[in-house]
Amino acid sequence: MAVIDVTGLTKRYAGQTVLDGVSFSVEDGEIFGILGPNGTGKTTTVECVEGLRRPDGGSVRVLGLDPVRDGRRLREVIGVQLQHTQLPENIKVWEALDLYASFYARPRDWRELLEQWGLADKRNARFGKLSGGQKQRLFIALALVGGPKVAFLDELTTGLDPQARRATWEVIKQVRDSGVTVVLVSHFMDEVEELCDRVAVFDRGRVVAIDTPTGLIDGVDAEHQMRFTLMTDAVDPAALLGDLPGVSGVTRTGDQVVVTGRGDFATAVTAALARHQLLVADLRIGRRTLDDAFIALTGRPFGDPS
Ligand SMILES: Nc1ncnc2c1ncn2[C@@H]1O[C@H](COP(=O)(O)OP(=O)(O)OP(=O)(O)O)[C@@H](O)[C@H]1O
Repeated sequence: MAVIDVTGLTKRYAGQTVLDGVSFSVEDGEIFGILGPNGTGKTTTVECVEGLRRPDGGSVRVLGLDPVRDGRRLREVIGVQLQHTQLPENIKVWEALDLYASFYARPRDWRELLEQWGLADKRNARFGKLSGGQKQRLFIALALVGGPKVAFLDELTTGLDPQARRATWEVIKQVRDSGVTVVLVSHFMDEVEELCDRVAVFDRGRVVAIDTPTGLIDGVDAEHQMRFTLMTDAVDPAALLGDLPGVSGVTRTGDQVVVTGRGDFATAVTAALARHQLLVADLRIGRRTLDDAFIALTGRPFGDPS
């Protein structure tokens, strides 16, 4: 069942088109990623879905509600972690949760959330004294205190160190596993690849693809490389491997061989090596990533605004 349906969404700022016919739907219980470089309309889209901005055209439904017409009812069933959520430095953790809980008719017990998000011993700590990871966990707890069916998390791990990012990812998986649908706005490829069940890739105010991260990567016919150490000088790897299906180049430097190709060329290469009983070591196959998918979809690297 779709909990969010967006069809043909358009938005202009001062005559400039920022969203140009954006369509996607989010299924119940998934982590749905909204991925794109800066300025491609991700936040604007999510704010239209949350009822914080009025679209110029198209249709948005969240749990059957129209965010513009039914804003009040919508806010009871969604949880929003704003991009630049700021709390007063001096507010205590429990006070922030208590305050946010007061916005809802049927809030969750925030004491439970403190336990759940590992903040119980920080209950009386002031916001300004929390670490980056603790602040993010508090923001997630605040987004969940109303007991939402859908949580919107925007640029959640910006500025966190690798360990705190990983910890935050685990927390987001727990949110999904507790039955809350999660919409995750991100411009981090690794985050989206790790967390999202499906992803909408945004570029210049449009959705250029929607798929699972693996589906997006598998759809790319980009060249990639395999490297290995060849344990013999008796064969010429270019002669042996150069004509195999998908292989576009073979270079040898000393005992190091690099084979470049497309599709499933690596299987053909390893089969040929085995057939000729050639011993290789340190075999590495370059993994295609969402970066490759983005280049294939848009014709330019992620983050290149040109
Ligand atoms: N209130 C506004 N008035 C005018 N232009 C705006 C406004 N808000 C956003 N924009 C412009 O709309 C475009 C899309 O912005 P938006 O914040 O939706 O992109 P984004 O993909 O979320 O980017 P980021 O990752 O940097 O948050 C940008 O060019 C931005 O400058």
